[in-house]
Amino acid sequence: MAKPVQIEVWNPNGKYRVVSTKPMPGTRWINLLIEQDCRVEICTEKKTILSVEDILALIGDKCDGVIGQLTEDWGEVLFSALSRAGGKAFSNMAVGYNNVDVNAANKYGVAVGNTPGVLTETTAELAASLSLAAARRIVEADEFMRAGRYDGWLPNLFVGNLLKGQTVGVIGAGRIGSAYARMMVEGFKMNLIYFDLYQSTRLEKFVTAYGEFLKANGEAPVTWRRASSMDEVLREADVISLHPVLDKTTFHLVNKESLKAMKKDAILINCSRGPVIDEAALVDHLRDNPMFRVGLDVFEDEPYMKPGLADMKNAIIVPHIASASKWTREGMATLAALNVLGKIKGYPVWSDPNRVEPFLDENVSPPAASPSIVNAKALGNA
Ligand SMILES: NC(=O)c1ccc[n+]([C@@H]2O[C@H](COP(=O)([O-])OP(=O)(O)OC[C@H]3O[C@@H](n4cnc5c(N)ncnc54)[C@H](O)[C@@H]3O)[C@@H](O)[C@H]2O)c1
Ligand SMILES: O=C(O)[C@H](O)CO
Repeated sequence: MAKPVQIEVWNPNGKYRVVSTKPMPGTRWINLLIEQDCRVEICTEKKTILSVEDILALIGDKCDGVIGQLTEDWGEVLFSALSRAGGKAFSNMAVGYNNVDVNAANKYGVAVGNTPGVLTETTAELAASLSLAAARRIVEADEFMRAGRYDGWLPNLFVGNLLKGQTVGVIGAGRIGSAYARMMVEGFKMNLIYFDLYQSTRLEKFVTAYGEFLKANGEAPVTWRRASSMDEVLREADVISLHPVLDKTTFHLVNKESLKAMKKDAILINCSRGPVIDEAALVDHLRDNPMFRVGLDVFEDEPYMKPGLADMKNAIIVPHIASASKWTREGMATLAALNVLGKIKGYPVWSDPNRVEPFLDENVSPPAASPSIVNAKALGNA
């Protein structure tokens, strides 16, 4: 028997019961649900990561849809329970959905939503921040100041890397990888090398046009190259940022061998998912190569870190905050709520999950559609 969990209820007499496993930023998402006759139940349990049992208790006997989080294990057990409770939809409040067994959702006819686009620039900005912080050793220098160890300017104090003219490598040049690449190329005049399964024509055109602009102004042009293998990027880039999805093909994409292939003083950034890097191998590499630096937003066994990582001066570590700007987090909540609402109301799925802006304008009603349903095709409603 599932144990009860603490909840906050909005619009108790609403016809459709929608559960959110966490309080989410803003109130627009709640209002949009209430306006369409939903009773909204928000789990207010203090513990950060809810277990499958906690979520079963939240789903209960009647539930039309759930908004959940990337920390939760959405598989056979939860989708069968949601389907038994009459549920039609689940949405992650995240673009990544490696915590969701989409096949299980398909089996029970439950739509799975995610929140692309609204977090692209925010996440890329954090990757750029980590790149700069690593290149200029900002965290080490900050700790040094706070420890009262600064006793005057020195020629060799916290010497780092100049980014201008160096090569930025992007693995996974999708929405976020491309946005990050543009920031580093335009902001710091870095050359680009990227690896992706698909060609990123828009990104290539952008770098070409910017290179021409620089040339016309008498500056050295920036360049781009699409690598034919990930190894090419690892060997050639000075700063490498990881932005692929996490799946079987990207698990431990960066491991002992790939770390060895990188320059001794390279910078590695990960704002994708922790298991894309073999974190234990990374700790060894950081220990053996003090000039190598890393900026990590995500970890292999979140919320834990592999032993030794926290002691590494050449690692900058932040707690999975890449999408944490107010506008983005409120937008993610809105998209997740509208994914669920759209399925409940029988709306169609939005035609292009890369263009979700119409759902985010607070001054107009959102389109009558689910912004992004990843298994729409499998469920026969693409
Ligand atoms: N740290 C955070 O808070 C945070 C925030 C947002 C997204 N993310 C992660 O970032 C990922 C990417 O998000 P996005 O919106 O850019 O997705 P996207 O689908 O636009 O981009 C992912 C890219 O990875 C590429 N790819 C897939 N397999 C690959 C492989 N084996 N080698 C190289 N490239 C490969 C795809 O072709 C695609 O271009 C998400 O899936 C999520 O896990 C993390
Ligand atoms: O996948 C995602 O969206 C992130 O990890 C959280 O923003």
